[in-house]
Order: sequence, then C-alpha cells, then structure tokens
Amino acid sequence: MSGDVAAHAARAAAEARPEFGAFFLARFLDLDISYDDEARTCTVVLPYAGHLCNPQGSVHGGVLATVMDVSMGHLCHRFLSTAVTVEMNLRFFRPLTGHGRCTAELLNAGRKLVHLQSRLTDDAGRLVAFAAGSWHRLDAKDPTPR
Ligand SMILES: CC(C)(COP(=O)(O)OP(=O)(O)OC[C@H]1O[C@@H](n2cnc3c(N)ncnc32)[C@H](O)[C@@H]1OP(=O)(O)O)[C@@H](O)C(=O)NCCC(=O)NCCSC(=O)Cc1ccccc1
Repeated sequence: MSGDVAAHAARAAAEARPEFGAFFLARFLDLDISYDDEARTCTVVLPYAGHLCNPQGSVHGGVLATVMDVSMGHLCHRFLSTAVTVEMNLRFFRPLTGHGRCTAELLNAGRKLVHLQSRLTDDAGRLVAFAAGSWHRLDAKDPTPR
C-alpha cells in the first residue's frame, strides 16, 4: 500500500462513525450519497482511484458490488426502514476505468421483503453493471410466535 493510500485509510478510519453515509467503507471509498425524495431513489457516486482496481486496471468487481449494495441499503433506510441484504445478483457489462455512478430504485416493498435494483453507469452514461437485490426489513413484525 502506498503512503498516500495508507494516509487516506487512516483518515477514513478516524472520521468514520457507525452511521449511514459515515461508516468506514463509505469514507474510504469517498462515496457521495444522495437521494431523490420524489422518485424515491438513492444515487451513489464512486470517484475513480487506482488502488481500487484489479490487476487488469479496471475497478474491482467487489468494489462495484459494495457500492451497489450501499445504494440499495441506503434507499431502504431512507424511505422504508433499516434493512439487510438477503441476496444480490450482479452483472458486469463493461470495465469501469473512471468514476462510477449508481442509482437504486424500489421494485416492490413488502412488509418483510423489499426488492430493489441498482444501475451503475460510467462518465459517458454507459451501463457498466446491473444489480438486483432482496432485503429484509429490520422493523418487520414476525406474525408467528417462536
Ligand atoms: C468482456 C465482457 C466480459 C464481455 O463482453 P461482451 O458482453 O461480449 O461485449 P463487448 O465485447 O462488446 O464488450 C463490452 C464493452 O467492454 C469493452 N471491453 C471489453 N473488454 C475490455 C478490456 N479488457 N478493457 C477495456 N475495455 C474492454 C469493450 O470494448 C466494449 O466497449 P465498447 O462497446 O467497444 O465501447 C464484458 O461484458 C466486460 O468487460 N464486462 C465487465 C467485466 C468487469 O469489469 N468485471 C468486474 C471486474 S473483474 C474483477 O474485479 C475480478 C478480478 C479479481 C482479481 C483479478 C482480476 C479480476
């Protein structure tokens, strides 16, 4: 790890709080998280950084998965309730070699399960990756006593 990256990681760790938008990974990746309250969407911008790349020189797929997961989780938290990922399906259509921007939207909000999608595009607006995920609401009431 270069000194710059180590300093960046240390700063992110020092500034991190266990809150939406402020936890360590959001800080380390320099995510810009915003919402459209009318459309009920969450947009996350991922600035390009060389240390996030795989050996082929494009942003690592795991980083993209993290960012898309963040977009769906923050959407749930903002418009429904805090929730956790149950499953996520991802497709990568082209390598990302610059900034990424993904927008998550609701497909169906059930009382317990929420289904969402997130589309990630590059600076030219080209579709880089698509994710679909299911989330479990943590405010869901279990009607069956255990
Ligand atoms: C190549 C393919 C898999 C299949 O392509 P097809 O569906 O048959 O479509 P097509 O051939 O039309 O290509 C589409 C566009 O892509 C462009 N392009 C293609 N190849 C390259 C290239 N090498 N470099 C630059 N650009 C390339 C190509 O020019 C075209 O653009 P254009 O329309 O001309 O402007 C494509 O879907 C893809 O790259 N997906 C993203 C995969 C990805 O990024 N996964 C996540 C990271 S993996 C990871 O991190 C895991 C890991 C861990 C550890 C170590 C290593 C790895």
